[in-house]
Amino acid sequence: MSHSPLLGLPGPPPSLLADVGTALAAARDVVREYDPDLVVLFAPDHYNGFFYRLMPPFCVGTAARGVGDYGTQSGELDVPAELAYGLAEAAWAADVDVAVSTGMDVDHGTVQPLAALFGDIAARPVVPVFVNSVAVPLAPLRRARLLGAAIGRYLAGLDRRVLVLGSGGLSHDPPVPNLASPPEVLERIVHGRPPTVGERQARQSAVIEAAASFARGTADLRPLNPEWDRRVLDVLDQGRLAELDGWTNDGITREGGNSAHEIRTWVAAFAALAATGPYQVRTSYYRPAPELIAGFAVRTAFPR
Ligand SMILES: O=C(O)CCC(=O)/C=C/C=C(\O)C(=O)O
Ligand SMILES: [Fe+2]
Repeated sequence: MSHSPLLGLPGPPPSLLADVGTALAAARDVVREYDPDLVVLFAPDHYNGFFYRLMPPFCVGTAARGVGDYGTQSGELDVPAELAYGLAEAAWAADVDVAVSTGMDVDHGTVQPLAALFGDIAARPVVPVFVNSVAVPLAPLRRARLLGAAIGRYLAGLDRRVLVLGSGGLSHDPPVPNLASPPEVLERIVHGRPPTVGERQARQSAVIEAAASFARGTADLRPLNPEWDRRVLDVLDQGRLAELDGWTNDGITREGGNSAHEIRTWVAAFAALAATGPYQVRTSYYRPAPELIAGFAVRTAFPR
């Protein structure tokens, strides 16, 4: 599923929130019926837990806590550490080098899906897997597929009811700082200086204003690309994951915007599912949502 800081902030029209809410409720029903006893969550970070001074392409958390950005729930996740180490070892055994964090800070990218599906971020044991999708340069998209496949094979060998989640937008280009940002912002995204309360407030206001102006068509942000979003979703829905190996990072930025690289969380999640064989999509939602600055999609899928 997609995420958006705007989901927890004032601005988006009630009809849009209701529409997205219905899609999330359908996913919640599916998850409730499945009743997972373990969640593995592929999610990006937006300079709340991972910083340029040491930016791994992937990182498995053996303990994690939500930072509470954009009004999301803060506090500890229930991470089964031994299992998380096993998951990292499975990735290494498949030649995918993941980092390990014994104290991972996670943001709305991780917390929103947990809150949407379970109501509480500590409701189920969860292994968070950070997938760098924002801090360029990025690993090739193929690496996300290989990571997901390795983790999927490991999970298939456990006697657990596992829910694999991917969290990220499709085409979208919200205002996210980068290495060309001013020095005080670099302090934060390179060295991880925690934002002051005032700075957090200012970022929140900036995102609200950006979304309003984007929805009016006056923002200097790359437009959403529903056609590209459909192409991504078709590939995922049809299980044609290996095709994505040919997609370049430059092409993804060009077509979908700077944050479209969050599709690698979807790719990792579907690759993990595909490790058990062909899969079938159960529930399905897509809507270009400028008020959320996101091509917003939800999918649930099961092995055939
Ligand atoms: O440091 C900042 O101000 C970051 C802004 C930010 O966190 C934006 C996040 C947007 C998404 O998560 C998204 O649309 O995927
Ligand atoms: Fe994001």
